[in-house]
Amino acid sequence: MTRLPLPAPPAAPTTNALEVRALTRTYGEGAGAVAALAGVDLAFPRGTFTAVMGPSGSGKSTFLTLAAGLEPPTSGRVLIEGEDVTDWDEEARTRLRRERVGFVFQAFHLMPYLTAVQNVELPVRLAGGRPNRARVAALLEHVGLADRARNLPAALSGGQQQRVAIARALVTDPAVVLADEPTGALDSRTAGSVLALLRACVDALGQTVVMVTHDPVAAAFADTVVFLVDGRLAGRMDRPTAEAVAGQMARLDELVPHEAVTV
Ligand SMILES: Nc1ncnc2c1ncn2[C@@H]1O[C@H](COP(=O)(O)OP(=O)(O)OP(=O)(O)O)[C@@H](O)[C@H]1O
Repeated sequence: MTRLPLPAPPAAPTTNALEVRALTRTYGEGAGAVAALAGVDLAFPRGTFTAVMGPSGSGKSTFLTLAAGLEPPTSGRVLIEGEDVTDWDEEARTRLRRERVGFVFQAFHLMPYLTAVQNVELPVRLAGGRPNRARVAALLEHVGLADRARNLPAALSGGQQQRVAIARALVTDPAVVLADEPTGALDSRTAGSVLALLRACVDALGQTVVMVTHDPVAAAFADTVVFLVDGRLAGRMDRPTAEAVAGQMARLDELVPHEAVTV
């Protein structure tokens, strides 16, 4: 009797939007080599907001660069929604960045000659698709800019430009939104409303946000803060408050070797 092959079991469902395993990035070689990241393990569950903090040079930007597939790691793995994307070629990584990762930058990075609505549509067009007008309108409504859709960035305040950038980051319904100091160029009141919007993207839309920040007040909007020191994971805090994060950052600074001062 011939046996029919059994269907493959369904892939185990993953709850992690982004996961990095033993992530390592070394720049340079020999005695001058710098380990920007040295074996970092982190998982970012779907529908969560995580802040990544650490002193200058601790590896935060390198982490975002590798998580976004802008560069391959020296070793270790990057998984997006459970799929190992580490060894993807340049073309596949470009597609990954366009379709499955949303970006929010400190300096907004909007196209100055495109209107707000055209900026939000851009990732879909770059991916070769046709923007869904209703979705784009709903996103502009969600970020509070339904009435500014036809404005060019120059006619918008910094906070409004960052709201357009957040709508743009969400338009492809990415697996994860990576935000690099998203409030670094904003005054504290505007920063608060942009952070509340990122929080709402997680709570109301189920998005996953990973945000690099130096600001304990910004970090307190997250569910969890992870701390890096010298390219290694140096701690984690759930349900952070600004005071607790600031206290932890002060202790981290004590761990960082300071360069000898010669007089
Ligand atoms: N392209 C590169 N070539 C050489 N060294 C690099 C490169 N990029 C980063 N580094 C080094 O790797 C380490 C981590 O840098 P990274 O920019 O990731 O830190 P960071 O935590 O983002 O710092 P900051 O808060 O100042 O932006 C630093 O020592 C940095 O000098």
